[in-house]
Amino acid sequence: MRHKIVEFRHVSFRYGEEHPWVLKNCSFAIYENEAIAIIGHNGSGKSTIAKLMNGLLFPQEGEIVINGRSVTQDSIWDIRKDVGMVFQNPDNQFVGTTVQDDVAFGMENRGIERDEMVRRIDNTLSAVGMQEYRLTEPHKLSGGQKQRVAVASVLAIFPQILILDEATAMLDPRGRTDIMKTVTRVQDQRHLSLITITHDLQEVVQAERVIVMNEGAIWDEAAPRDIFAKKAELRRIGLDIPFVAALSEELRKAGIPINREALNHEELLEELWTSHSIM
Ligand SMILES: Nc1ncnc2c1ncn2[C@@H]1O[C@H](COP(=O)(O)OP(=O)(O)OP(=O)(O)O)[C@@H](O)[C@H]1O
Repeated sequence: MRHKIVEFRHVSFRYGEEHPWVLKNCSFAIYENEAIAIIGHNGSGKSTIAKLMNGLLFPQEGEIVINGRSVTQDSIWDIRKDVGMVFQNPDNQFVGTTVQDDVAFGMENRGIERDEMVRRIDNTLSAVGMQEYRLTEPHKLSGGQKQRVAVASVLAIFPQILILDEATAMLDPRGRTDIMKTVTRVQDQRHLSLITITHDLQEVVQAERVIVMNEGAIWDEAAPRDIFAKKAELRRIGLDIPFVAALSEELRKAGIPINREALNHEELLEELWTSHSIM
């Protein structure tokens, strides 16, 4: 049984009494080393969940427990050692004049001693393939490189949980794939829990489990294959489905038997070969 690293217990949240409830009685758990995707229509509460996880916001009702600790005003500095977040716009995340200053910044804030900082800068910049840009000014980097540095800055804190909130949204397809490969590798090496908030369906199908938000409530949580089997319902709550899943649906309608829900081209081809040999 895996260790529970994040737990939302009956959490409700709104941005002030004059505002509507954004989250309504949400309960879910995320486990050690698990890769989770959180999806949902615009405004369904995904980013709010991320901000509640590291004490940028606090719920009016319910409790959030991170690595065994309740998130409160008193615990946020410890919580933030465990939870690293990377946001959509890399330009808003830079504070240093060079890449290495930037990675150092979060560690300085947490009182990590100098020799250890140097080791971690080396280690995390290599992990994201940005070692040779150590002395570069961040504004001279491409969008994808900036996001790698943002990931390195967060990893230098040695978090147990890494949250990517639309972190690849401004990148081209190659940039997205590169960042996700890097992050997945580091996740394996360090046994991190990875929480990806995304509209990118390629990223969603790579998760172990998907949490689907709808109007501030958990609509469903299951493996990507089971989630994307519910095509009509997903469309009804304003969500898209992966191209391969939509194609499988059309093929089925045309009378071609496709039994297993395919999540990528290889799986669909396999299904087609199987059904071809049956026919
Ligand atoms: N600072 C704020 N003050 C008031 N309302 C807010 C604030 N931030 C977000 N909201 C509202 O809370 C709701 C949930 O927003 P949130 O950003 O969590 O949604 P989301 O699912 O991440 O959306 P998106 O996919 O568009 O990023 C929205 O209706 C939004 O307008």
